[in-house]
Amino acid sequence: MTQGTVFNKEEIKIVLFEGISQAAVEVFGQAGYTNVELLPKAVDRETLLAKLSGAHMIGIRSRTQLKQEILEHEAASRLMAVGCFCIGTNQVNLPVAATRGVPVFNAPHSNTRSVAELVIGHTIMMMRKVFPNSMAAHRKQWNKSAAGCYEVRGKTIGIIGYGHIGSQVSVLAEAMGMKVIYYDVLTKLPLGNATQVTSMQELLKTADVVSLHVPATPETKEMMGAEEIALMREGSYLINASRGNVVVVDALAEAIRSEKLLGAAVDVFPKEPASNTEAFESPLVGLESVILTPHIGGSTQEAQRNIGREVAGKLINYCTHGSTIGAVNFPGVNLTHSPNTIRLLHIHHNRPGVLQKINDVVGDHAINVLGQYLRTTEDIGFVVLDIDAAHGREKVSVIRDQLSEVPGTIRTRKLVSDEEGDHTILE
Ligand SMILES: NC(=O)C1=CN([C@@H]2O[C@H](COP(=O)(O)OP(=O)(O)OC[C@H]3O[C@@H](n4cnc5c(N)ncnc54)[C@H](O)[C@@H]3O)[C@@H](O)[C@H]2O)C=CC1
Ligand SMILES: O=C(O)CCC(=O)C(=O)O
Repeated sequence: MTQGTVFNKEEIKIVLFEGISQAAVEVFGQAGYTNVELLPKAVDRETLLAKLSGAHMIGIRSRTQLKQEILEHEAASRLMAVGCFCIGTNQVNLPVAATRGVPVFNAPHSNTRSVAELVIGHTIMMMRKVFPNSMAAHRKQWNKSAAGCYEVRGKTIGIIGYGHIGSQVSVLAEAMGMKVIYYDVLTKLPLGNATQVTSMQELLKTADVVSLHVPATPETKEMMGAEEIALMREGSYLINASRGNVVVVDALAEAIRSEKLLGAAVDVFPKEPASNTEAFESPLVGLESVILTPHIGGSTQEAQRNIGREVAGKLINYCTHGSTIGAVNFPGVNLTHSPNTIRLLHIHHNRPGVLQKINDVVGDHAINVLGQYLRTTEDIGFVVLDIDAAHGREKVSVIRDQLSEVPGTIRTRKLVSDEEGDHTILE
């Protein structure tokens, strides 16, 4: 019998890594989730496993790698949901998380303006050689010169990936008088006077500044290599604030050394230090026309506060109501509070016959089903059953046990909602 253990909200263990905003803790607290540990930075594997042990939900940013080995480790057996307090979710093995019944949530919008602003800052700083001149001034050298310095006005910025960030860069760049062209695998609505071009090659040959805003996917891996850089205009500039492995860094370093490119600004790297105490190594180190920033595109107070609120809210909705809206690896079911209901969640491998078996189990009991929801992805099925607590209370545990035995079941959860509040029962 898998009766499960009752956890009240204050017993749900939540661990937040990597200096996630205090705003998240406040949002959890307001919803009754007070068992929250906030760690200031990313941790090594052993500490990660120790902290995972017994945790129901965790929050990470881009440094913590949740690989298959970690997700399948005994220490992660209670893990119910993961919050990526950022946009990118490539640090998590999403299919493995899904087949463990663990939805992964992120914040797709909250730091996009911060990234776009940094890119605009990078563009001007790079084209005016601000950093080399500033560093020289710090060494008491006075380099007053216009050589190799340009206005951005009238120049063409080529944006690769016209999504939430790329399109905001577009608006800001145009406001400074830049011409905007963009390339995207999808047809995207041009904002202002921006123009979509039909190939990346065309963009590379035309733009004075190329800015990358694509997600990390197999298709975007090393999409800017020596060949692509060779297509760029002589004396142009490259900005990468997307993901480190989108650019072949050795090829970029070579293009800077040969002065094919006048400058570059890079915020993300194929190998980033796991903490602020680890040394940063890159072939770009020492090339003074390259602006190097330590993956701070989204690191503003505003972005972190908004992300904290957004992702904490999604984790709360999942834990309290079973709602998977906003999960990046899970079927999306939008659920809210349903008074005097016992809610059963059934997460299963998406294969023919599972729903039939679930309905057979339910049909064998005289209960009143108030609502039934089904959503699937290619691999995962998610069924939610709202059972009238007035008649079904005694039978639900038996039903849950029987549902747990349906072939293909990954995980079940029971959420009891009554006048005393919400309780969560985990496997
Ligand atoms: N530096 C930093 O701190 C941050 C970096 N990022 C990175 O920026 C990326 C983009 O973020 P958003 O704009 O919010 O994502 P988004 O999903 O809104 O936009 C990405 C765009 O890229 C396009 N795209 C995908 N594959 C492509 C390809 N092969 N060629 C051309 N276009 C392609 C998509 O169609 C989409 O329009 C994130 O995935 C993340 O990796 C995000 C936030 C902070
Ligand atoms: O702030 C972070 O840790 C990561 C920002 C980022 O790259 C993202 O949101 O995808």
